[in-house]
Amino acid sequence: MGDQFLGFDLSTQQLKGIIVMSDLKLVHEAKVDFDADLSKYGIEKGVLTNPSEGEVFAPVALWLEAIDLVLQRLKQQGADFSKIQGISGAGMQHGTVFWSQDAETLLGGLDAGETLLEQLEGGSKGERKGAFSHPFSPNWQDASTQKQCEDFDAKLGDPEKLAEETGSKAHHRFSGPQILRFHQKYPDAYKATARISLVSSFLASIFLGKVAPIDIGDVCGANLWDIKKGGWHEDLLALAAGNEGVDDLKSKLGQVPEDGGSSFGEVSQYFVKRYNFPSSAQVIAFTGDNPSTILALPLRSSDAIVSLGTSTTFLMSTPQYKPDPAYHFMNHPTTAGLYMFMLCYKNGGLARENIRDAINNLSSSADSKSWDSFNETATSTPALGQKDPTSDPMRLGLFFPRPEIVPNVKAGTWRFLYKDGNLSAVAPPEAQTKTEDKSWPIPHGDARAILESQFLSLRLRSQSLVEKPGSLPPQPRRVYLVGGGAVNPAIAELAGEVLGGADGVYRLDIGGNACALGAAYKAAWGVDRKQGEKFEDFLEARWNEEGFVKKICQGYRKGTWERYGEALKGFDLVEQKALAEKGEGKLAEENAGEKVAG
Ligand SMILES: Nc1ncnc2c1ncn2[C@@H]1O[C@H](COP(=O)(O)OP(=O)(O)O)[C@@H](O)[C@H]1O
Ligand SMILES: O=C(CO)[C@@H](O)[C@H](O)COP(=O)(O)O
Repeated sequence: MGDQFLGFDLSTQQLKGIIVMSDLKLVHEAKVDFDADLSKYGIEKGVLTNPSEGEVFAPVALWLEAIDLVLQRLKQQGADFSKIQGISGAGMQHGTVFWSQDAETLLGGLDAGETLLEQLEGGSKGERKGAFSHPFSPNWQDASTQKQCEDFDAKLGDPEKLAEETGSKAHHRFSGPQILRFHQKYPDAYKATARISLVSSFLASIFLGKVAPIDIGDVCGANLWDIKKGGWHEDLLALAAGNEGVDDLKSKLGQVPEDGGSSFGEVSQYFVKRYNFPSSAQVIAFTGDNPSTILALPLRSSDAIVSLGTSTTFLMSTPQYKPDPAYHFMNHPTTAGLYMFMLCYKNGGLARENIRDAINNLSSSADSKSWDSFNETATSTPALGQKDPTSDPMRLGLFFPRPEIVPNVKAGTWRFLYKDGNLSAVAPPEAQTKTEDKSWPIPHGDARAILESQFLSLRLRSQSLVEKPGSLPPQPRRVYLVGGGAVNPAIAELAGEVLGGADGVYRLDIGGNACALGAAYKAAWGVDRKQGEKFEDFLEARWNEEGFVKKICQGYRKGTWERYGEALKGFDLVEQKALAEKGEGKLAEENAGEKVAG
């Protein structure tokens, strides 16, 4: 009676924990905000950086502290862990954690009287054994592996082939190129590494009391998994493994169970004794934060999720496997035969915040973190900056304070006016002050332009995957907004205008966060499912449409959506300009050169 299920989301800036009942209703939620609660690690927005090498990474010790803290906070809110029957979780994708030879012993022998940090981190002077062979986890925002990515693409011939076999071309943040670079940069630490986890399986390992398997969905974010074969890709493993050999790397990575609902075993006695979990609580496969997000909603064909976290991602669940170097296909986290389609942008929330801050800085009265001025500016600016669409040029830009994934370019900002098939560059802000040029006021013109730019990019790359709803042009059926930015009404409005959505733009109205909810639902399914019951059927049977989601605005608007369709041509040209100027990798440069020249 009263069984409960616990789900976690270990993302870039926060660790969230939520508890749901068997009927999926939310009962408790708590979070640890890394910058606010654990600033002693010297992090900014959850990470440390080494700009000279393009490195972005997070201290594993911080996450250990956050786990104890989030459980304490859930308890303070009245959570009774003795009711928890299943635990699952999600981790930001692609990050790797390097375990030492002592990890399994330490994990299995944790003393409930001490914190995780005290027992697993190891003393800074080597007075205690630690569970990690390297103190940091490379973060998905890392851009240090261009060379290794070229090696990965070259290993199979070209990015197309790599995308066909692993679901993605080589990406800086993917664990395979990251492991290869770790191996090359820290050969001794690589040798001292007994096991390698993803962020998701790291978190599962803590709850399991031994190193947990990698999940069938999240494993596709490594460029090491042969999707069609359903096993490790031997040639790519050989590349990352180097002299130590494939078998050594395979044993570091471990087996990957096919069933995303499988139990890895009972919760570690540490949590039984310290937090009063029942010994019977099952640890169900932890997956990536994006795969977990698609489990928070009963997605139908042509439904799209836009996740507005630190990254922006666009997610669909589909039976079609149509890999392309421009995007990602991954195994669905629960359902064999389905795939997760994903686009991922580094310049999501933080890029929007930069423009919000630039606008707020111009007003002495504005609260520097308030979105009010940004929203008011974005919605009062006419679409594409055109007061008169028949004569004014369109304002089209790219805003990448960090190196971007799609397209693969170095950091930069590009602003163009687009008319009659031609682009003209907008004068940079410092030059604008000396002229009367008001064609693109900076920063105010940027508020609408960044939202349009982000949604145009999603539309450009997803248009071949969406179907034609009735008499309307092909577009998503519903657009679901999730993640921190989903509460913002101006962002929702622009999502509807640019992407459409025959049935409208929606967000979860259940509280909690989609990713952690998806994890808690997966825990419930893993424990409570009947023999052979699919996740989709399990969710549908418990879904309460009125109570769980809310329509926040109209999607498709006739005329406006078509105008953004016209803008796509200019937007494509803007991307070609950015690639020609700051594209990463030889292929990007060659492609950009051809397209711009053509
Ligand atoms: N009202 C808001 N409007 C726009 N963006 C917001 C708002 N509130 C939060 N955010 C954005 O949400 C982001 C964090 O989202 P979240 O999903 O919690 O991130 P993550 O999972 O990456 O830690 C922040 O970077 C911030 O820009
Ligand atoms: O790299 C990706 C997906 O490929 C990112 O989406 C990370 O998974 C981090 O997500 P958030 O912290 O923004 O939730």
